Amino acid sequence: MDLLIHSPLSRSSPSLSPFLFNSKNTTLNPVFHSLNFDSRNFQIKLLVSRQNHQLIRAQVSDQIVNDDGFVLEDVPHLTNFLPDLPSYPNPLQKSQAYAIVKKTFVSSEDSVAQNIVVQKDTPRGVHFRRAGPREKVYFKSDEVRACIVTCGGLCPGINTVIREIVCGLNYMYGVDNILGIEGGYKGFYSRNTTTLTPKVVNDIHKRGGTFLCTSRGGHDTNKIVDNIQDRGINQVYIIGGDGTQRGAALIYKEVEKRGLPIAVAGIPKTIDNDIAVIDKSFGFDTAVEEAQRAINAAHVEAESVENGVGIVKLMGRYSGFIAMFATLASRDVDCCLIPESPFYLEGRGGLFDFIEQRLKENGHMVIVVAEGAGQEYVAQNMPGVDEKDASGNRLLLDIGLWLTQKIKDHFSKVRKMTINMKYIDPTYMIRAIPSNASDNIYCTLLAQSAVHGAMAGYTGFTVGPVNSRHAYIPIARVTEATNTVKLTDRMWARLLASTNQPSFLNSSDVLQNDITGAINSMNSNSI
Ligand SMILES: Nc1ncnc2c1ncn2[C@@H]1O[C@H](COP(=O)(O)OP(=O)(O)OP(=O)(O)O)[C@@H](O)[C@H]1O
Ligand SMILES: O=P(O)(O)OC[C@H]1O[C@](O)(CO)[C@@H](O)[C@@H]1O
Ligand SMILES: [Mg+2]
Repeated sequence: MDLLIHSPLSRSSPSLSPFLFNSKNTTLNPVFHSLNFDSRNFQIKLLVSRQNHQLIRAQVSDQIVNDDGFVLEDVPHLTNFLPDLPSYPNPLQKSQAYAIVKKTFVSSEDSVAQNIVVQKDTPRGVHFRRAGPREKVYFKSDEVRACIVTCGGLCPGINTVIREIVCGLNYMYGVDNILGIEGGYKGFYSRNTTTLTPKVVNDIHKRGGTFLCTSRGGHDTNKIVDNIQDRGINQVYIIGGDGTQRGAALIYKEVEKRGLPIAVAGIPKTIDNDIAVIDKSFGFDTAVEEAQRAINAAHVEAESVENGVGIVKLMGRYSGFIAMFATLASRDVDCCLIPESPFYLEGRGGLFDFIEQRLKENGHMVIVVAEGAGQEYVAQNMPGVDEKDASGNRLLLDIGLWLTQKIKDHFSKVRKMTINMKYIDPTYMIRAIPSNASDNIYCTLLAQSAVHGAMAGYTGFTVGPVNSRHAYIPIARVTEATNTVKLTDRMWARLLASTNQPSFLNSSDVLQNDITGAINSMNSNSI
């Protein structure tokens, strides 16, 4: 086999081109081989026909594996499919802001470790390319035509990210041609664009929501890329959750297929903190802080009456992070229910028992329930209801109202006890607010990292902090698994220890969760 391989050290972006010999055959057998090159070990995927054992395709993966078990999960670069793309000195060299910075540019050797708790003899493990400005850029500033789009649900801080992309492009790289795509993915082909300048976005970080509006559904890859091409856009910044990032990966793939010099950068956004690999998502801290107001209110109401039971429903479709962290922060919560942890109502060790016990001890109690918790119970009362939103996400049944009613019925009808129920549903209030100070700083770093990455010619990447260091992460790594609360991790144990609530689990449940959790957590960090 005659492979032409670029040295990873020969340019600032060491990711390697896929070598396509024949991609028509569909019955392929992937075989992995290793190749030593420049004292590094690359993985080569050989795709061989099952019928005649002929080599169909050989592909050098974006993983670089060293002898000491160092793995670099690299992101694509425009030169992977446009090897002759010219590069230019980074204008930051002359920037006042970076004039006295010791090391203005991130070295192509810098990487961020996914796991930082290691044992002496274990392999060095998975790393991601460190985010930041590179010595060379692959765009001339006056030739950049960038666009920004926001998709999916709201989240505190979206406007800060928009603002900082615009200001970062303009102040750091002298780019003044930036378009806002309105109304999410479908806005590419159904709405007019808006011109974004530092002046236009100056104040938007003080507002909640998204200055560009958002939507679900409507991702049509071809129509979107046609539109990007027609408008002469060459940098696409896509802010959104897991669904949005999947859409971004498709856009990047289509751009690559058409051989276009367009950088596609994803900025992960999710109030649920359900995106894998990154430490946590922006706006999450703000949402947890806002949730305290609802929990406080529930607590004040519940403790001011006889047998007061306060229930607060918080967001979290499949991941109970908001509920878990809001509970840990508050100290007023007696019980936290999340989608990852099954619970039951009746019998010994059940929720009803626990409520009665806390009412006897304290005269009141507060429950925080994540919206995705106990869906299977609510579904039993509402058979046949299975609605989806425009993006295909299952619409959740209302666990808050269901739980409120069940508790009321149990105490009035079965226990003949009078309880005072106070149900608070602040669902949208915690995500419709502007981001707090620390999220604003986080958003600024995300935006600037995305800008540096796109200017440096990286594409098909998501940016985010991994163990507090910002990194460029292949999009597939953040979409292939959902970040969920691991019941077997210490954080959930900390919560149980803090509330002293029942775990509602027996050992076989824990084992099952361990297996599922282990699969899910292969790519996710726990906070
Ligand atoms: N698998 C997919 N492929 C292409 N596009 C997708 C995919 N999943 C979702 N999208 C598109 O991404 C956009 C946002 O998706 P979605 O509504 O699921 O929100 P999200 O990005 O996951 O954010 P969040 O869940 O935090 O609200 C929608 O326009 C949707 O059409
Ligand atoms: O904005 P919508 O479409 O009502 O969706 C609400 C959902 O979005 C999320 O906030 C995720 O963005 C979930 O927590 C919630 O279930
Ligand atoms: Mg989502």
